Amino acid sequence: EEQEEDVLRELRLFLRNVTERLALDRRFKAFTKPVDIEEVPDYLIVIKKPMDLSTLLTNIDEHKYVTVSEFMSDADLIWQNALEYNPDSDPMDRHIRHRACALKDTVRAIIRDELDEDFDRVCEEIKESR
Ligand SMILES: CC(=O)c1csc(NC(=O)C2C[NH2+]C2)n1
Repeated sequence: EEQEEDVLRELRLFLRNVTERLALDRRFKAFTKPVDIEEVPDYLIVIKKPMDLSTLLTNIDEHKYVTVSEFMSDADLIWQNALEYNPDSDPMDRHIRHRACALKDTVRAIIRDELDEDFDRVCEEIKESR
């Protein structure tokens, strides 16, 4: 009903705000756009579910997420993929893994500090009812 659409509209506003703040953080520049397959041809052989911050924003606008948990599953793909694609000891791999871990910690800290648990529960109830 109308109240449910108001809740989901507020969820999208919250998720857009979180995602845009991440995309502005210079540490996360490598995660802002899909990996360019011309530049990194083996990427899709290794990484089965690519994800990036611009795709998160598109998903939000396409109403893909009804709960924060669904958003977090896609947001987690970004740093998980980076750890998987960059496993080596060479400095470049270590550098992007450090940034991937910073992304993981930053997303979790924002959600812990800024998501109201009662609001989250309402979203979860809407999801179960559909
Ligand atoms: C987004 C992401 O995880 C990414 C983009 S380039 C890259 N890794 C490299 O370019 C090389 C350093 N060892 C491979 N990882």
